[in-house]
Amino acid sequence: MPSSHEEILLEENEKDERDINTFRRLWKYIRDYKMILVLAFLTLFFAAIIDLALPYFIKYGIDNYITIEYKFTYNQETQTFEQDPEGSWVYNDKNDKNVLINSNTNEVKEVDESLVRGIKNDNIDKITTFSLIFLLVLLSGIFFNYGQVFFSNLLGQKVIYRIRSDLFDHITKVQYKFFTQNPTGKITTRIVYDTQNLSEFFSEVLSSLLKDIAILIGVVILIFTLNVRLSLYTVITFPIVLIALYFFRIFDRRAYDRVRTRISIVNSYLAENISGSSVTTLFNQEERKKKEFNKHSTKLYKARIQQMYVFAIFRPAMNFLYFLTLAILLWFGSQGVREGFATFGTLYAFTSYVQMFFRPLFNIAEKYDIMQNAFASAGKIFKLFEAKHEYLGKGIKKDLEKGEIKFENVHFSYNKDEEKVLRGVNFSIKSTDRVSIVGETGSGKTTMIKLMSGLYEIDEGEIYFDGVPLYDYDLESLRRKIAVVPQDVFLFSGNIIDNIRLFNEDISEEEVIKASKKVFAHDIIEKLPEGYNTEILERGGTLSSGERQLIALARAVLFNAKIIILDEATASIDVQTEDLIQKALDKIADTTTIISIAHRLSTVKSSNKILVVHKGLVVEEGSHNELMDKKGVYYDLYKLQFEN
Ligand SMILES: Nc1ncnc2c1ncn2[C@@H]1O[C@H](COP(=O)(O)OP(=O)(O)OP(=O)(O)O)[C@@H](O)[C@H]1O
Repeated sequence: MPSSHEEILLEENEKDERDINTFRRLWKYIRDYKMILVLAFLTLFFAAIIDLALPYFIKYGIDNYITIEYKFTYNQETQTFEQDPEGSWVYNDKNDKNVLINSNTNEVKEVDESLVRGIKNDNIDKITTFSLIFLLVLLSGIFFNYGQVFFSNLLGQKVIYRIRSDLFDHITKVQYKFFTQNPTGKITTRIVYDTQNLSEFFSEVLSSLLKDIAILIGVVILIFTLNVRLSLYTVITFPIVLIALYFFRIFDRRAYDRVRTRISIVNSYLAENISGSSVTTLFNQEERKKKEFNKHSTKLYKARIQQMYVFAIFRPAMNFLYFLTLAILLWFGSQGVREGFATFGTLYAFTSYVQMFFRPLFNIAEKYDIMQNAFASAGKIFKLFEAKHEYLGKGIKKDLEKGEIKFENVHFSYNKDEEKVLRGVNFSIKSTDRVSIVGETGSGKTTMIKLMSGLYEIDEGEIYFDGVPLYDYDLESLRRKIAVVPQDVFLFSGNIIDNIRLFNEDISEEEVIKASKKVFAHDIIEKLPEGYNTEILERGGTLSSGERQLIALARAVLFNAKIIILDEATASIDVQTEDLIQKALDKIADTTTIISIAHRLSTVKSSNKILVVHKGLVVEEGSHNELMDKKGVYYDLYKLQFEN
């Protein structure tokens, strides 16, 4: 078992799924866009072919139009020279004179201007056609390169969009337990940053890395087709390049993992401490926190430096290998031109191909990191998809009519191997009962409330609503009839009216006002700057807890809740607002079952039934007077509060 937060993170990162499973799941998304994928591959293929063709074109130009030797034979009959590639007379432009030199005898002959003009015109025509074709190839190169970047990015964005919305949809359906085990920051990171990392897989990996690989393979094939002997000299360094890449991969992955882990540790440390900064200040913990943070920060710094070493060695090593290959090529290539086993054009093409071969290798380091990042993120995203969905009941019964609740021998623990929080709870509440649940802190009161809403599945026993087991209901419909008003009511961004009618535009403003009036929320809302149209900021932080509770009560009344469960605020509500809440409850008590977790025993007297919870059991129940007479747990709690 990992002991510290740091160890948990370390372990989590080691368990990254970079395996084939991640790719298989990603493929499920990609295959829905087969057409775009095919277009991305086709454009990538043609873009690579054109890139590879360009040096070949230039070689062709050099060999055929620049370094070409025009050869002739002498026709004895017509007494003229005729162009013939096998001929022994070679045209040479010497000292502004048009001469032909016999390569066998070195005899020199001046030739007629018209012969030369013909050759030159013919040559210019060919060069023009050649240049036009070259331009056309260049333009189609731009087209295919654009297409390749466009389609792979389009595919990426479509896939990411689907993953992101599926993920959000999934998160809204997972069990409540999931949110207590996964901090909000982590879930947000998955939806925002991890999907972003994954999208880089498409923009960087799919679009350029695959093309780079195609070019690497293409270069090797092309040079061997062009000139085997020169190729053999050129690839002397390639095995060393492969070995360098192999070691780089090992060291970079190690360094990268270390950095990523350190970043997550620093991030989570920051998140925790920024949200708890007021506590840090109140308890004078700044110095200790600073030291702790510096410790984490130093480890991140060291991990970064180690990563830098890997890069610092890899890049110059690749650079060295590149120039070494060029030097070897020039050495043997120049001999080749002299000895005739290579043309000047071929030598040019080889230098271009060597450059083409090494160029992606310089960037491969960064791309490799992006790829690792993307796959690690994809692994984490898909892991999140494994979280179980909430069971929403059999759906046999939909509506709650009366609002009766019964707990029958309910056992419950948050985690299977942990001690039970509820150990056989029994009680029943009649409709329109007004019940208070009391008990010392940690006794299980809130847990009972969570079980009533079906947020967790119980281990043993049964919970009934109107005599029907909880899971026979359609839980979504049941929850509409149970309104939970916590101490800290959450309000959505939007205005007050929408928060009361839960963004259901079918409910009119008049109905909202009527419900608000019933629970005394109307006057308070009217006093706000824009009344019912006041925008909610920061989850409703600009409203007091009491005001928010009144808004939640108005919502409960509007939706005709049969059961209202309140977690009574301890000290965060002023006396006037608390009084209003009590009056509001009095007004709806005859149509609704009201259950309150009472922290202050002074508020329980209005209840006709008090449940006393002690160490996971309901140990006493009755009215205030009955329980006082009993002189049991309630009596002790009451005395304790009043003595305090
Ligand atoms: N999500 C959770 N995971 C694990 N244990 C939990 C969880 N929530 C509560 N507990 C534990 O269950 C026990 C009962 O908690 P519960 O919140 O029900 O107590 P409570 O009576 O409502 O206390 P309080 O009056 O302080 O709100 C406590 O020991 C608590 O630590």
